[in-house]
Amino acid sequence: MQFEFIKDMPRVAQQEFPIDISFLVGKLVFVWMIMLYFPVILSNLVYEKEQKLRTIMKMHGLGDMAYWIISYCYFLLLSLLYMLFLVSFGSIFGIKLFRLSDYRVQFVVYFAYINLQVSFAFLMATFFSNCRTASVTGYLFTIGSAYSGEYLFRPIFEDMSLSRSWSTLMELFPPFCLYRIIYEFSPPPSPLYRTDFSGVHWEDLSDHKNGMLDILIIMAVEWATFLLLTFFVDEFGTFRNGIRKTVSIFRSNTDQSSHTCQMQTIQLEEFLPSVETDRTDVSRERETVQQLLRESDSNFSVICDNLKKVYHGKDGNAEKIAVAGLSLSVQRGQCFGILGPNGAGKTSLISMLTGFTKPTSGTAYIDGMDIRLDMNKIYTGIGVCPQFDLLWETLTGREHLMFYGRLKNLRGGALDVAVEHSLRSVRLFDGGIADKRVAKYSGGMKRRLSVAISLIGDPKVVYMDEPSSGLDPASRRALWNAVMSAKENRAIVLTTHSMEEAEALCDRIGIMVNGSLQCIGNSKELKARYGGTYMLTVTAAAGEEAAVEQLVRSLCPAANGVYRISGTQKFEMPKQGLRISEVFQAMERAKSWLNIAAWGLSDATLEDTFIKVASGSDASSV
Ligand SMILES: Nc1ncnc2c1ncn2[C@@H]1O[C@H](COP(=O)(O)OP(=O)(O)OP(=O)(O)O)[C@@H](O)[C@H]1O
Repeated sequence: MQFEFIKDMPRVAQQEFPIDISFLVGKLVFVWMIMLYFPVILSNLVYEKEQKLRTIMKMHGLGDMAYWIISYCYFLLLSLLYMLFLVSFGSIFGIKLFRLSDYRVQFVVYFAYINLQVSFAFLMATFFSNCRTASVTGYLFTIGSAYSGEYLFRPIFEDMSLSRSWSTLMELFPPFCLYRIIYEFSPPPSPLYRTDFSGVHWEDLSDHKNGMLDILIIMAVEWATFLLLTFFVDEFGTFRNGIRKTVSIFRSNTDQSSHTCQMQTIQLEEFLPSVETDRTDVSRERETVQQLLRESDSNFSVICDNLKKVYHGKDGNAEKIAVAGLSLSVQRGQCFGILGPNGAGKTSLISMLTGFTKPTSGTAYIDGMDIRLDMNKIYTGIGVCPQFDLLWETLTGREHLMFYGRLKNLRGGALDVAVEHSLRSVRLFDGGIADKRVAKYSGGMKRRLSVAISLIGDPKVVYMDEPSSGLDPASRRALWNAVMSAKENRAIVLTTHSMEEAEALCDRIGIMVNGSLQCIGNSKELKARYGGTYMLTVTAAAGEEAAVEQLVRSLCPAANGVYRISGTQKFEMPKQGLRISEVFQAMERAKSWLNIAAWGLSDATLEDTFIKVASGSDASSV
């Protein structure tokens, strides 16, 4: 395409031409000023991704399309206000760049450019995962682009000997479009070249000499292309946003996916610990799940069917089976506690159930919906309190709850009531805490807010990953009360390291070790099944440990040592055949000659059961 092209120089001289700020500071500065909003949008988008805020929003029901539309409108509105501010102040202060051209033309051209800038930032954001890197890159890009406009692009499009196609090609780079706009709106480059230039007017838009029409077309085409590319990368890119995509491959090719699952199942069977078949309670749970899969029962909100997660080994490391074929069912109105040592696979299980990672094989049904196919629908009915607080530092606690409440379709008075109730239930209401920015919250306050977020809007299934970690005793009690009253009409799946919490909150408990359930039942059942013992704790002077052990074995030959820590020893003694009075007498007599500082006899606790189950299965899996 060959364009006739006008340079500044040939413009006809005017009578007077006072030196203008836009001439003094140059076009470069105006390009910077307008592009300044680009790194801001970019870093904001990447921040939401890096902090997994988008993930948590999605888990609370904010669909992809809604997220993109809201974010787009938000950044477009801010960019528009910023441009209005620039043009208004520029005009008031007499800057000819803003004053000479028709405001309607300026509106159309700047509006098109800021749309392009927002869509370009959206596309760029898909390639970054670190906010700081994105921000630095964004600013360097802004500065570099303006300089390139001045020293690379300008000489080319001012060179009459070069074909116009070269500059058109360069205008495909969005900052050069902006440079060209500023160039065309600006008075001539030097007051020495006095011209009759009076800005760009409505009728000039179709004049090929100023290239405005071409730029508008380029910007419109690029805007649509960038948005489409963003959608494509976001939808089909590999888990960039921390959210597994339930891509249509699952829908359209279910047979193939189930075939793949079967293949993986066969390979994984080799890894399943052999103790699995010995655990009658776990086997019974597996049968219940099979029964529920055959005859559905709406009372069961969560059904995990042989769920497996294998992390593939990287950098020469072996693959890791985090969850090894877990079958589990949780009824509505029930709180199910998952206990397990570090690395047992609790978080991996929750991550699969919340769509954060993809199961290697097997699946789970949440209120009848398959996590492989219907995650977007599932998100509308679940609440999540992740292991790490995913909050906006700049918003208040109340604003967080208002936002998530709206996502859960609460409106008006009902929303206000729910938010206040929620804040009170986690002790974040009094003293104006609710209206403080989250940046000023302590770790415990953030945790309580995360729990409140997971419960707002009446979700039918709630996942809580170590909800009370880092809380002081009073806050923990308040949180437990909130969870207790919340579980009435919903299923709660909770992971914890606190036995006290598991006993206080959970109707059923599963102990998980090495990715598989070792036992399942309520705390009384577990203590009775795996307990059936007394626990004897003795603290004696240093060096007397062997003598104490001998004494205990004389009282109960079947006694087992649980641990020995600097003079304190714990023994497990089968109840059968043991006479408590004899133990009392023997320990009192031994107090003086064995230097026993303290001793105690108690029923086995859940913690004892946990230690026994965890260490037993560790041993069996070695
Ligand atoms: N992304 C990953 N890549 C590779 N291995 C992983 C990954 N995430 C977890 N693992 C491994 O999977 C196992 C289970 O981890 P997971 O975080 O699910 O355990 P957990 O029971 O939640 O532990 P904790 O109580 O410490 O939170 C661990 O051995 C862990 O190292």
